[in-house]
Amino acid sequence: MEGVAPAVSLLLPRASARSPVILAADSTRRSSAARGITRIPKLGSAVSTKRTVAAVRLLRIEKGKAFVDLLNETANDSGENEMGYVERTLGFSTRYLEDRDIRLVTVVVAGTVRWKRYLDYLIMSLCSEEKLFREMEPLLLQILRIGFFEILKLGVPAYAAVDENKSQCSTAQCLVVSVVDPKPGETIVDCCAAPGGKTLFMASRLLGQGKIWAVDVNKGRLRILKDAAKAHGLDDMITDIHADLRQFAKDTAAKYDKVLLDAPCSGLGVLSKRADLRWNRQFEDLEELTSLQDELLDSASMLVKPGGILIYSTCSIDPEENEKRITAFIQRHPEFVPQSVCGYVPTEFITDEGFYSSSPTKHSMDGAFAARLVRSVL
Ligand SMILES: C[S@@+](CC[C@H](N)C(=O)[O-])C[C@H]1O[C@@H](n2cnc3c(N)ncnc32)[C@H](O)[C@@H]1O
Repeated sequence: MEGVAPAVSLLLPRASARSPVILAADSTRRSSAARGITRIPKLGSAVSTKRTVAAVRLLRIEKGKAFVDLLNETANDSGENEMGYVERTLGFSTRYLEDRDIRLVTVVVAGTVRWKRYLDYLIMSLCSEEKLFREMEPLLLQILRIGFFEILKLGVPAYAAVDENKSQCSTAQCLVVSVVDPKPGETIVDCCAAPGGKTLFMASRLLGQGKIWAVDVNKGRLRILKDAAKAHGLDDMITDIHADLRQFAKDTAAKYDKVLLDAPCSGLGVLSKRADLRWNRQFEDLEELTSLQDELLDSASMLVKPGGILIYSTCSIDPEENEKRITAFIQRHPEFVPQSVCGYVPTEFITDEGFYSSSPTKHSMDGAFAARLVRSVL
């Protein structure tokens, strides 16, 4: 184990470590300042489809929603099976894996399940405190188990397993914050803020001038945001508000320069954080989710000052949750006009309609969507 530990520990989150989002923000800002240019955040290397499928499958097995012999599904081609959900959110399904990849996924899934107790013992031994292991994001834990299994039981070189699995971990969307483009002195509401990755990144870009109101209905997740803000010395710029956005928008008369709605969605980023709910979700729930997204958009729009900007984002690639929500919103709110994200993110992420869109298959990174909408000055 000793020889392996330094390599695998690279995969582990540390209690004292700054979040990947903040680190990315810092490096982007530092290098930008040094060179006097707007830097494009560095994208992760290619994300392995088979590892993603294995991680998702393991998550489902843990929730009692699937079995180890995963890839029987490919034989009977059962159409909109459970992996159809993965396909809709990630853009691929097990049906598109090659036979040898299917075999590898099966070996990794079965082996990881078989050795789970041992793998967990190793992972836990590298965590600075037990709490870190107990409260680890469910998807991250699966990715770590896979990495350990590959290194220890399949003999995959540590550098290869670390690199591939680190790519799997590197999400939750620096480019979405680039779409917001927070500027010193601005007032910003982050409507669905917890656990706070984007709030902290945005606060760091205000360079000590400006204010962010971080609203979230989930008290526990909001506490994580609050603690992280304190740890990063950003707490004087962030006011956390425990509230349902719909009520908050009704109760306040204040208007803000920018309002970010990072909506609850069906995407992997949310799955990893709320796996307990998401793996029980049925396809019919999409309708419920899109109506919530509409309601939250309506509420968020009430907070935008004339001439201000509303940014809608999700970590989904499903048009139902993205473009279609914007189209419906503009019909209800003609006072808002979409503004192209051109100039805020690299062109490869800009759709024909001027929205931001990243795709796991096209960009080898998490799928995400963002739209900028300007409120008319009248
Ligand atoms: C996609 S997550 C937000 C991730 C966050 N922006 C970040 O970057 O860390 C969606 C959040 O919406 C919150 N949420 C869901 N319904 C809400 C509501 N009605 N009012 C406020 N927050 C809500 C959830 O608690 C969850 O934390």
